Amino acid sequence: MSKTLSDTDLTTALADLTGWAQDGRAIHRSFKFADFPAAWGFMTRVALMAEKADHHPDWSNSYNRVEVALTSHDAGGVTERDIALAKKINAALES
Ligand SMILES: C[C@H](O)[C@H](O)[C@H]1CNC2=NC(N)=NC(=O)C2=N1
Repeated sequence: MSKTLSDTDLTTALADLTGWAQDGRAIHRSFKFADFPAAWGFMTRVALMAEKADHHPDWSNSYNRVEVALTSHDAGGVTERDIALAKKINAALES
């Protein structure tokens, strides 16, 4: 289990992560796509990378919108694993 980030480290990490903000013990980003297939395609890519990393988002989908929250359940807050997945998710937007 990795350790939760300090407030300072989290602020520094978020400054580098387009679209993500702290939401309690998680980080959150809203995504909006052209339509449902685009949103679902994005979720499929993220699901595969999450499974590979054994680190999974808390998320929801409504038509062309996807809400994603990342937290490390085992650690009880935001860890480097969440920051790493957020970076990959942002990169998946471009693929
Ligand atoms: C058993 C399994 O490795 C754990 O439940 C993993 C799976 N995915 C996970 N995802 C997230 N976000 N937090 C976890 O603590 C976590 N734990």
